[in-house]
Amino acid sequence: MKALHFGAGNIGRGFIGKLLADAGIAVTFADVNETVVSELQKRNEYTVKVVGEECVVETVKNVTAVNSATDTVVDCIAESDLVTTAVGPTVLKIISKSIALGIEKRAAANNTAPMNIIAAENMIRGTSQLKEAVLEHLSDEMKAFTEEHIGFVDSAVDRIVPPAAEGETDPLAVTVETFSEWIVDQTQFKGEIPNIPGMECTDNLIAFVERKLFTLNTGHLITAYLGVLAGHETIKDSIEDDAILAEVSAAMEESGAVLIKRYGFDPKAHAAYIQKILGRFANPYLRDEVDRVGRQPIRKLSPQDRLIKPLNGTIEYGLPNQHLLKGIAAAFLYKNEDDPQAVELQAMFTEKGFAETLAHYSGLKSDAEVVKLAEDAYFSLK
Ligand SMILES: NC(=O)C1=CN([C@@H]2O[C@H](COP(=O)(O)OP(=O)(O)OC[C@H]3O[C@@H](n4cnc5c(N)ncnc54)[C@H](O)[C@@H]3O)[C@@H](O)[C@H]2O)C=CC1
Ligand SMILES: O=P(O)(O)OC[C@H]1O[C@](O)(CO)[C@@H](O)[C@@H]1O
Repeated sequence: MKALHFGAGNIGRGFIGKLLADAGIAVTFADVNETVVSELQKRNEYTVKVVGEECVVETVKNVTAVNSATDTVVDCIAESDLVTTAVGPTVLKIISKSIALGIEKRAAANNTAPMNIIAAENMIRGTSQLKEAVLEHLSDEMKAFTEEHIGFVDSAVDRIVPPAAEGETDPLAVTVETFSEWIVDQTQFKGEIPNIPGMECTDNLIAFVERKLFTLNTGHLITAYLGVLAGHETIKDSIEDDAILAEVSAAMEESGAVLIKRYGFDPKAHAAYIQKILGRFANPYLRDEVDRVGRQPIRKLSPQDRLIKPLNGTIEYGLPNQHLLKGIAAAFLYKNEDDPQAVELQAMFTEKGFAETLAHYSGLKSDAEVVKLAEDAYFSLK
C-alpha cells in the first residue's frame, strides 16, 4: 500500500507519517520545506523520541519525500491508495489543486481503485472542507468520478508534538508525547478500510472531534493565554501555576458540561478525561511554548473553534460560562508581533473596540449579553 502525506512537520513526522510507516505502508511526504524534503530523500528514515513515564527512541523506516510545489506530487497522488494531511487549516486550500490534478490523472489512466483522503488537522470535519476545495477545481465529469472512487474521511487527531527544541541540528528530529489518538469516520471510506494500528474507526466522529477540540484544545489555549499574562514561557510552567490550573480546569468543566449534555458522555469518565489531559499539559519532558498553543487567535475565536463553539453550547443549554468568557477575554490580551493574526486582532481592537471586534470574528452579536460579560472579563483581567 502507498500513501502520500502532505506536511512533514511535527504531526506529519511525529504521528501520522509514523503510524502509516509502522503499519508497513510506503510513505511519501510532500512538503515545501526543501531541507526536510531532501533529508528524507537522502536517509529514507528518521527517529522519533517518545517521551512520558518511559522515554524511547523509535526509527521510522521506508519513507521518502517530494516537494509539494512540483508536479511530482500529482504523480504520487495518482498512484497512492491513501492521502493524508497535517499542514494546518489554512494550507488545505493550497494543496487542493494538486489533489484535484492527481484525481484527474487517475481518471485519465482509468485507475478506478479506491483512494481515501484523510485530513489530520485541528478542525471540525476538515476533510469535508478539503473535499469542497478539491471539487471546485473539477469538471462535472471529474466530480462524478471523485464521488464514486475517492473517499474523503474526516478525523480527530490528538497528540502533543511541539517543534524541535532550540539548538536541535537535525531537521528531522521530533519529540512526541506517549499519548496518541487518531479517530476516523468509518462511514466515509471508499473500498476496504485500511488496517492501520493506532487508527481507530467510529460511526460517531463528531462526538470525538468535539470532545477533543473542546476539552484538550480549549484548556490548552486558555492555559497559553493566562500563562502569557502571568509571564510563563511554557505550557508546563503555566499549568503548574495553581491559579491558572484552577481557571483552566473550571473552563474545561464548563465546555465538558456542554459535551455531556450534547453527546451523553458519562460525567465521571469525562472528569477523568479532563484530569488526564491536565497531566499531559504538565509533561516534564516536553517543552511546549505558550506561543505555539496560542498561535492564530483569530482562527481560535471563529464560530466553530475551541472558544466560541463551547460558549454557544453553554448558551444553548443554559449552562455556566464564566471561565470560558475569561479565556475569550484573555485572547484580546495576547500580543505577539510575530503572529500576523495576533497583530490583526489587536489592530481591529484598537480601532473598533472589544464588542465589535469579538462580534466580527466570532459571529456573536455585538450587543449580546455574553459579549458584554466577555468585555467585563477583559477589564478584570487587564
Ligand atoms: N503539533 C501538534 O501537537 C498537533 C497539531 N495538530 C494539527 O496538525 C496540523 C499540523 O500541525 P503541526 O504538525 O504542528 O504543524 P507544522 O508547522 O509542524 O507542520 C506543518 C507542515 O506543513 C508544511 N507545509 C506548509 N505548506 C505546505 C504545502 N503547501 N504543501 C505541503 N506541506 C506544506 C510545513 O512546511 C510544515 O512542515 C495543524 O492543523 C495542527 O492544528 C493536531 C494535533 C496535534
Ligand atoms: O494546532 P493549533 O490548532 O494551532 O492549536 C494548537 C493545539 O493543537 C495541539 O497542538 C494538538 O491538539 C495542541 O497541542 C494545541 O491545543
